[in-house]
Amino acid sequence: MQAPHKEHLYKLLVIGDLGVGKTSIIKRYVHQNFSSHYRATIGVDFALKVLHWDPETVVRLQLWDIAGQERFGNMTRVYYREAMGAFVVFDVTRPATFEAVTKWKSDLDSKLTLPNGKPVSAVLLANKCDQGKDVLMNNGLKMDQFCKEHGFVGWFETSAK
Ligand SMILES: Nc1nc2c(ncn2[C@@H]2O[C@H](COP(=O)(O)OP(=O)(O)OP(=O)(O)O)[C@@H](O)[C@H]2O)c(=O)[nH]1
Repeated sequence: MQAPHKEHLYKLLVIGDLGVGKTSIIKRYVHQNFSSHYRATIGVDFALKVLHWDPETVVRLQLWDIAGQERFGNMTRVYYREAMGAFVVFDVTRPATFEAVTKWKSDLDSKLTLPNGKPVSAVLLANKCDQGKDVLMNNGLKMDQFCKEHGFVGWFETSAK
């Protein structure tokens, strides 16, 4: 097989409050597994997802799993540097984590802009949708409106389970 000609490396952030499932979403995406055991991330963790985009192109996604407790620290500026996009995660079973979404988004926008001066693309993830608490999710239109108002490119219901 011929070696790919093009390689792209993108740094993506995964942020959101404590225990919303950031590490679990990454684990599911990169390693296809899930653990119900909770171990808080300290600082930041990394994972790499390699996508064979087409026969000539390899895309490497460097996923930065930032600890929920970092919103109260000063390190996020350092972690955010040179990211191309972000996932902001909340837990559908805990409304307070949804309220924190706007705080994470403004932390992101105040500390990071793309070289062209625009904010980085951010996607909102409504995680733990397997828990059946779809109070927010029954309201797709409201979520669309929320994304528009707060500058998210879109939102998805997710489950890492
Ligand atoms: N039912 C269910 N549980 C989940 C899901 N995602 C994560 N969990 C559980 O929620 C807990 C927290 O998950 P983590 O992935 O560690 O959360 P985190 O956002 O990385 O937490 P911090 O590192 O503290 O910021 C763990 O017990 C997970 O097993 C999900 O989609 N469904």
